[in-house]
Amino acid sequence: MSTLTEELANTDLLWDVPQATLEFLAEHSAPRTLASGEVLLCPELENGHVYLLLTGTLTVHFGTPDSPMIRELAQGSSVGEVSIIDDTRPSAYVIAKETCRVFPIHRHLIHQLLAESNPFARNLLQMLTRWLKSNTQRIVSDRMQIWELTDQVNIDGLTGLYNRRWLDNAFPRLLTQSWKKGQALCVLMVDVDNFKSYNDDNGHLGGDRALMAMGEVLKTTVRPYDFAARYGGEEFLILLPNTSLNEGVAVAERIRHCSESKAVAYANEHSVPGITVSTPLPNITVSIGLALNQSDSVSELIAAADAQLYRAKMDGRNCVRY
Ligand SMILES: Nc1nc2c(ncn2[C@@H]2O[C@H](COP(=O)(O)OP(=O)(O)OP(=O)(O)O)[C@@H](O)[C@H]2O)c(=O)[nH]1
Repeated sequence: MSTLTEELANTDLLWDVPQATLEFLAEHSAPRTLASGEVLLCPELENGHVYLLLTGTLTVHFGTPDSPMIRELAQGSSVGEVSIIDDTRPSAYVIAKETCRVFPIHRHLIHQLLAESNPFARNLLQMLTRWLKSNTQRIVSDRMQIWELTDQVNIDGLTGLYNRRWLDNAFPRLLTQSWKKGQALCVLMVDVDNFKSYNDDNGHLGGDRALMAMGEVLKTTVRPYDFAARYGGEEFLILLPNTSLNEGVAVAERIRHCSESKAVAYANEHSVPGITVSTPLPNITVSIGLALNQSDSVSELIAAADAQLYRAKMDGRNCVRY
C-alpha cells in the first residue's frame, strides 16, 4: 500500500472504501500543499472539489475571512462536500491555519463514487448528519444565549423585576392593545414610604435589601398575566391588563399589606463559626396610586396614577388612592 492510499484510507470520507477505489483516486488526483493563511474555499468563487485534509488544520469563518473562526477542521476531515452536492458556492471561508496538505476530489469523481461505492455514500451521509447536528446544537445554544441576554437587558439587577427599559417598550404596546380591544388597563404606582430616612437609618445596603424584599413581594402578589417593573429608585409600576378598578384596588391592597408584613433580611452575618445569622431590618410600607386607562396615552395614564400616589402620600402614607 502506498503512503498516499494509506493517508486516503484514514480520512472520514474514504474510511472502509475498497483499496481499488483508493488507488483509482490516487491515480486521478494529487495532494496540494497550502501555505499558512491560504484561502482554500470562499463564497466568491465556484468550488469544483471536495478536499480531504491529509495533514494540518483548517479554520472556517462566516462573513469575512478575518471574522472569528466558527469551526476548526482536523486531519482526516473534509470540506467542500455541501457546495458540491447542492451545486452552490461555498457558504464560508476555509483557511489553512498552518501548512496543510489537502487531496482534491473532483465533482465528477464524487458523483461517480456516490453511484458506485456504498461505503463512500454511507461515510458522506454520516458526515453530513454530524455537520447538521453540530449546526443545530450551535443554533440552539446561540438562541439560549440570546434569550439570556434579552432577559439581562430587560431585568433590573437588584429586584429581579422588569426594568425601565422593558417598561418603555412594553407599556405603549400593552396600552394600545387594551385600547383597541376596549379593555381596561389598570396601573398601580407603588412608592416606598420615607425611604430616604430608611436609607439614613439602615445604610444604603439596608435600603437595597428593602428594595429586594419589595421585588419579592411584587413578584408573588401579582397574577401571572400582570407585569411588575421597577420604574426608578424606590418606585414601581404594576400593569394589570383587562382589570377593573375594583380588581385593581384589591391587588393594590394585597401589595400594600404584604409589603408592611414582609421581613427585610439584612446581609448574612457569621456570629458563631458554622452558623449563619440574618439580622432583620425594619419593615417598610408603601403608598399606591391607581389609575385606569382613559386613552392610549402612556404619559396621561402615568400622570393620573402619579396624582393618586401624591394623594396617598398626603393622606399619611401606607394607603391606596384611586
Ligand atoms: N438603597 C437605595 N436607595 C435608593 C435607590 N434608589 C433610590 N434610592 C433612595 O431613595 C430615596 C427616595 O427618597 P425621596 O424621593 O425623598 O422619598 P421618600 O424619602 O421615600 O419620601 P416619600 O416618598 O415622600 O415617602 C433617596 O434617598 C434615594 O437615594 C436604590 O437603588 N437603593
